[in-house]
Order: sequence, then C-alpha cells, then structure tokens
Amino acid sequence: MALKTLSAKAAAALDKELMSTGAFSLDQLMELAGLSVSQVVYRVHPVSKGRRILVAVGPGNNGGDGLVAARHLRHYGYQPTIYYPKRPKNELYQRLAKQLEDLDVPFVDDFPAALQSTDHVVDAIFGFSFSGEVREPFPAVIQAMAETRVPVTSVDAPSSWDIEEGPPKSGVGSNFHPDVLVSLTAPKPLVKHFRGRHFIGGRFVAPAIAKKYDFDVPAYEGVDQIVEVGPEGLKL
Ligand SMILES: NC(=O)C1=CN([C@@H]2O[C@H](COP(=O)(O)OP(=O)(O)OC[C@H]3O[C@@H](n4cnc5c(N)ncnc54)[C@H](O)[C@@H]3O)[C@@H](O)[C@H]2O)[C@H](O)CC1
Ligand SMILES: [K+]
Repeated sequence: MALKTLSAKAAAALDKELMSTGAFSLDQLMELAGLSVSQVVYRVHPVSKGRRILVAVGPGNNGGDGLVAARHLRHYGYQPTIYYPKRPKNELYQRLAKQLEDLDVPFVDDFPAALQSTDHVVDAIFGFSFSGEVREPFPAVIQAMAETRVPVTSVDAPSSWDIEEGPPKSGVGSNFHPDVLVSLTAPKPLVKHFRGRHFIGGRFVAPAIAKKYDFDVPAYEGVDQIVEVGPEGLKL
C-alpha cells in the first residue's frame, strides 16, 4: 500500500482539529508523540549500542516532542543530554525542561562539542511549521548533524528540509540526510527524498479523522506506539 502524505497545511489543520473538536490537549499529543520517538530510538539504537543520546531541541512543538522523548529515554536507562538554545517562556516547555532537570539530565550550550561524545542524536529542531532559510543559531547545528558519523533520528522532518520539497538545493541542510525518520501521524511529502529507516508514530488518530484527512492509520501491534514502514509501503 503506497504511502499517503499530509501537506504542511493539512498537518497543521489536523493538529488544530485534534485539539478542538477532537478534545485532546497539547500535552497529551506531545506526550504520545515523544513516547513514539523514544520507542524508535529504543528500536534502532538499543542501550547496548551506547547510552549517550544528544537531543537537539528547537523552539516549537517539535522541540517539545524531543524533550518528552528525552525523559522517556532517561527512564529506559539512557543518558540523554539536551541542547536547547531558544527556550520559549511558554509554561508547557518550562515544565518539560523542569522534569528533565529533576532527572539530572544535563543541558549544554555547545552542540558540536557535545556531538564529540555521544552515541546517537535526536533531531527535534523543526517540524511541519518550518519554512524559509534556517536562522541563527541553528545553521551550525544542522551542518554538524549533516557531517557527523553519529547516527541521527529526525522527529517528523529532517530539520531544514522543506516540508513539501525536501532538502534545500544548496546551502545549509542540502547535505543533511538523517539515518532514521519518525513521521508523526502521517508522512509529509518530503518523505520521497528520504532514504533511511522510516517509522510512523503518534498513535492517537481516530479512524474518522484519518479518513477526513485522507491518510492511513498503520497497523500498530500490541502496545507499540510505532510502525516501521518497509520498502513495500505501509502495513494496514
Ligand atoms: N498532530 C501531530 O502530529 C502533533 C505533532 N506535534 C509536533 O509539532 C510539530 C509542529 O510544531 P509547531 O510548533 O507548529 O512548529 P515547529 O516545531 O515545526 O517549528 C516552529 C518554530 O520554529 C521556528 N522556525 C520556523 N522556521 C524557521 C527558520 N527558517 N529558522 C529558524 N526558526 C524557524 C518558528 O519561529 C517556531 O518557533 C510537528 O512537526 C510535530 O513534531 C505535536 O507535538 C503534537 C501533535
Ligand atoms: K525535526
């Protein structure tokens, strides 16, 4: 079954609908999104491959997913480190950061330096609301993720990629190809340019809503919050 995708506009509308007529709160959706990300990391990078996970956190909800994932990873026995250069005043993000501080998760200022001593990177900088050229301080971070040999898992989108068109033709991000992608609820059109391991997460969409937005809810198994998309497409 070929993958149906959600444009940036449709993904934002779906988000809004889930939090209005769908009766979800943002905390709930973010918790489930971040839980999905943590399960993907556990699947592709078990603790035996190294405990150190560097999470690059952006200023929006994509970053919030990264903070939640880091908390779950800490409880699974990993040692997450957070790079969070633009911290919004918003209460939700402050609470997520406090929860990590209470678990003694370190926050660092120098991303390239932290990259020297990590086993895996989670890219939670930008998701479906990214547009235009990457602004400071993130160009050097994207560049470091593009150049490193440490595997990178991107949350919802490889940060700096255009949601519809994929990697920029030149400049920052044009050479960024993460190893793993976790699409939340449904893949975005950029996925046609992605060549790594691809998972769908965000197990919270009712069938009627998926039908309205014309995407497929994958066949999640048991207690899994994620499904890997094989070369043959989505298992339904
Ligand atoms: N329904 C779901 O699947 C859910 C997904 N979630 C996650 O939320 C993000 C989308 O979050 P949003 O807050 O709308 O935006 P982003 O995090 O993608 O980024 C906005 C943030 O970034 C800044 N920004 C935009 N462009 C640039 C740029 N060129 N340079 C620098 N900064 C930029 C902008 O100003 C904002 O501050 C989705 O992808 C999922 O990961 C939810 O967690 C739950 C529901
Ligand atoms: K991302």
